[in-house]
Order: sequence, then C-alpha cells, then structure tokens
Amino acid sequence: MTTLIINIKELLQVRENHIPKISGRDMKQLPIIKDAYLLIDDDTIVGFGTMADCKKIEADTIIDATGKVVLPTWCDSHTHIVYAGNREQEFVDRINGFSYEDIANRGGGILNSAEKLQQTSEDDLYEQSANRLQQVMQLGTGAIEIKSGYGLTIEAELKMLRVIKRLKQNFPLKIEATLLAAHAVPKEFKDNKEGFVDLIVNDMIPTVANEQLAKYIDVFCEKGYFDLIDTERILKAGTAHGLIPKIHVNQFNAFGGIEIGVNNQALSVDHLEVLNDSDIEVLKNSETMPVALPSCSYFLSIPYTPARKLIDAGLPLALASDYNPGSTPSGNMNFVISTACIKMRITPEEAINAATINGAYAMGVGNMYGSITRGKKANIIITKDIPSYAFLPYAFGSNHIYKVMINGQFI
Ligand SMILES: N=CN[C@@H](CCC(=O)O)C(=O)O
Ligand SMILES: [Zn+2]
Repeated sequence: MTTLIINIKELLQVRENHIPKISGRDMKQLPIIKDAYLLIDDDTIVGFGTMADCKKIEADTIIDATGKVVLPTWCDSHTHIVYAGNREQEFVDRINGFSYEDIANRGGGILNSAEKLQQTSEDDLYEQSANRLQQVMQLGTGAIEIKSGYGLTIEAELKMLRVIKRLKQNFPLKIEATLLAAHAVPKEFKDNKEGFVDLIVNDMIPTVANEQLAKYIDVFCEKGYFDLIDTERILKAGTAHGLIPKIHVNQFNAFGGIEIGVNNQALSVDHLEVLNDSDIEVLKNSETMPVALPSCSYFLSIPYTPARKLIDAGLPLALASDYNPGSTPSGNMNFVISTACIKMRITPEEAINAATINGAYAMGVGNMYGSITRGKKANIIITKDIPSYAFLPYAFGSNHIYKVMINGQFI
C-alpha cells in the first residue's frame, strides 16, 4: 500500500543518509525541499524530491498538501506520562508563594504522586496514561520515552513499567521505558536513604532487567534526593544489568552530576537549568546528549537551560517535554519548540533539529525516527496551511497540525 503526498510547500528535515546527532553550528541547518513530494510504502519512507522530479503520480492514496508543511513527528525523549491523578493544589500553593522545594519538604511533590499511584489499580493507571498518550500523539509526538518513578516500592514501580509495556503493545508510536526508581526517597526510608538505594540496586534493577521492562536507568541527582555516590552506584548497577544510563541532573544545583553521567556513558543528561563552565567542558568530550526541558522552566518559573551557550560551545541539544504532574503537566512538543525559541533564544531550525534528530538520539531510536530519510518509519506531521515553518514556533499556543501519520497510517 503506497501513499504519495504531493505539492508539499516545505518538506523539513530531509536527510539522504541517517545522521546520529547534530551539534553546534550545524544545528542552524535544517534541510528543506520546497514544492516537494513524499512517497511512503506501508510504514516506511521510500522516496522524496521536488514536484518537478515527481514524474509518475501514482499510488494507492494521493494526498494534496498544497500550502502545508510536512515534517517528521516529534521525538520526546523525557516524559513521566504514567501517573495517577494530578497536583493542581500544589500549583495553587506555588502561586501563593510556596516553592517546589517547600512543597516537597512537607511531603508533597513526588511523594504525593507516589501515594496516589500506589492506591490506583493497574487498569485505572493504564486508562489515565493511555488518554495522555493519545493526546500527545495527536499533537505530533511519534516516539516517546516514559519513566517509572512514581511507584517508589518494587510493586508500584513494576506496576508502572507493566503499564508502559501495555501502552507499547496497544499504541503505534515508538515507546521506550526507563526505570527511575531513584526519583525520591520514600517516607519509610526517610532516615535510611542507603537502605532504599540498596533496595534499588539489589532488588529493583535485577527484577526489572530480568523481566525486560526497561531499557534505561535514571536517577534524580539533586540535593535532597540522590547524591553523587548514590547516582554512581545506581548507574553502575543498571549498566551491569544491561540498562543504559540517563539522568535528571543540574535542575536546581550544579555539583558534579554531569561528570558522573558522562563517566558512566549516559546517553543523555536532562534538565541542566543550572550549568557551570566545567559542566560544558565535560560534555564537550562525550557522546552524551544534553536535554533541555523548557516547559518545566516555564511552569516552575525556574531558569531556562542555557541552550545558546551549549550550542555555541559546539554541543548538540535535544528538547523534550518532561510531561509529569508536578513540574510540567503538558506533553505538547509544539509548545516546547515555541518556548525554546522564545525563552532560550534558539532558532526554529535549532529547535526542530533538537526535537527530531537529537530527540531520537536521546532515546536511542535515531536509526528509525527523527528525519525524512529513506528506510525510516513514516511518522510525519502535516500542518494546516501556514506561511512557512518558522510560523510553527512563532504563532505559539495554537494548534497548527492538520494530520499526524504514524507508521504510514493517519491517527
Ligand atoms: N525533577 C524530577 N522529576 C520530575 C518532576 C517530578 C514531580 O514533581 O513530580 C521532573 O523531571 O521535573
Ligand atoms: Zn523528568
């Protein structure tokens, strides 16, 4: 079954050959074909070019994209979309002057979500998460990483990871799972953090790895959560069981977590709102992808990741949503792109590269997702009629998506 999309105003992110990631000055280059066609066979991209080169307009389905922009779907490499209930009361508390830290210190925050999740049945958790996943797919996300971390007991962490597995079975988009058992220290371990780290290392990691419920291991490396020693121990235990490190780091404090990530071959280091020059130097000598989460900065009113500084230092950058109930109750990658351009001063080209090819790298799926390349999955966004692709981040807050195709099928 072939699908031919014709008269595309601008076909974005066209790469003849797969490139794993884009760094520094190259991020300003977004390859485009104007007045283009795109040919899809079943679920795979098989051809593209200008309309002048589209000699035979023959296919099982032909779609006229006059006035429309076509681009690869977003690759959202950092989310926590499996959660129970919401935390709008904490949002109101913050408006009234409490900080994210104040709320966590009085037992709210991640512990609040963990309590809700522990009391929620697996089926209910699945339904709540599936609703969110459906929404983000319609907003153009075609590959997504999902973390555990609101369980904080072995049973509840496994429940979250089984829900992710069920989402993988029932949804067409690409999903990768991450074990984030070290997300917060549970109440029962308040005075025995080491005991909780022991539990993660000795029980949770081996069980999750044995049951093949996760590909990545993550840690919230932050003051009041897990320190450098905990982080290194957990990453090493994960690696010994075949899990690949990815960490939450430098969200509120910079104290060497990036170096621990890089030394442990982390695929990505995420957040980086607080970054010093030595962190940038460490990243320069690595294959680790820095990931910025601008919707989190927006929602919590914390600093934005210094994306300009990272890119100007020759580094790559990925953008992700961080969709979660506490710091980012939104998985809208279109908003992420706009916010990155508006608040972090990166160009539309840099932002689109960061949310497609580099996002795919940060979740280890770049070989099949993230660009318009022959042989990659036909996961594409077709916009409504818009003047140019820069209109996408510019006209923030409106939905510019006409249709989303995942694996060659419109959803
Ligand atoms: N910072 C750590 N974890 C999440 C927020 C968790 C929460 O507040 O529920 C994040 O990435 O922002
Ligand atoms: Zn996160």
